[in-house]
Amino acid sequence: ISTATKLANRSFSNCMMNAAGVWCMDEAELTAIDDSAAGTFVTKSGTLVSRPGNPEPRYYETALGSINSMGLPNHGIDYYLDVVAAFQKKNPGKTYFLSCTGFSIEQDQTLLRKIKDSEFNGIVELNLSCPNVPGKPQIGYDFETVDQILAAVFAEYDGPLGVKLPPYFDLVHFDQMAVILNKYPLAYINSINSIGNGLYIDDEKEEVVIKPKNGFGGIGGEYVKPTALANVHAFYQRLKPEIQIIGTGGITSGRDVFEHILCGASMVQVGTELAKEGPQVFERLTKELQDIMAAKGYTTLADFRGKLRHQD
Ligand SMILES: O=C(O)c1[nH]c(=O)[nH]c(=O)c1Cl
Repeated sequence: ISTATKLANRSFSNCMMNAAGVWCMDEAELTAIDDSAAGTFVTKSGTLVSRPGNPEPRYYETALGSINSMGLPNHGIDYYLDVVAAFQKKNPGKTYFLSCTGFSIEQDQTLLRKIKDSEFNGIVELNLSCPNVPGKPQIGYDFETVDQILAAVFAEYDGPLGVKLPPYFDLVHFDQMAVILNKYPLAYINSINSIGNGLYIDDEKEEVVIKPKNGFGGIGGEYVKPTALANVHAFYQRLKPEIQIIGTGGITSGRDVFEHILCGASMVQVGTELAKEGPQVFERLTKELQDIMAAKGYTTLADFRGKLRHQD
């Protein structure tokens, strides 16, 4: 029974990996994912210059998930290019993901020029969905800007590249986004990022639990699985087959991985559950998925990918 997969014509020994932002801030955290049962890793979204991020506390774990307003803290794209180059030397033939995000189209183009001129030979994940930079809107909800960014990006970069999208909640938005995405040679789309600007309250203290933005932050974990599955399946139904899908959101068990793949995902990313459990979570999820596949008589992900039945 194999949980291996392919994405952008690269092979991965396992279909699971970390979600950008979780356990991927520095070389030590990336080493832990690289040495785990995960098929690969993605770096924290790198910006042109390093950022301290928002004031703490900016991450809070709840029984059902998490809330965060990190504010894009990262060591800068040059740091991640250097670190990933070292992993590429250590494990030639392994494909890594590099996440990045700019604060303007020009910055996105500069980022991709840097990446093109570097030794990086993996897959780029352009983050269009950070909900936590005060004063900055969610790019992914501005369809016109997404179209302009993708046009600029693909004029600049010809390596494998995908985009991290925010959750959408309206079928017409899926239609409109799919029309835009289908215009470009995207390797994949990654749905979903956290559900932006939720609010979690400590009833004892009658207070919010994170400091930035009066306590508003991106929601992850069990809260978001139905939305994540809907976004994966909606885009699976609408995108041209060349654009694959990475499913992210609400994965706490092998069953959740199974459901994301049934909805059409080729790979899955784990965020909140990885933050709670640590990199050994990938061993547990892999075993649980294999048990489900065995019980159903499946031997590969292709046996059930995208085969979610609709009621006639
Ligand atoms: O606050 C963050 O750093 C952050 N937090 C998220 O939940 N998603 C993102 O894409 C980012 Cl960039």
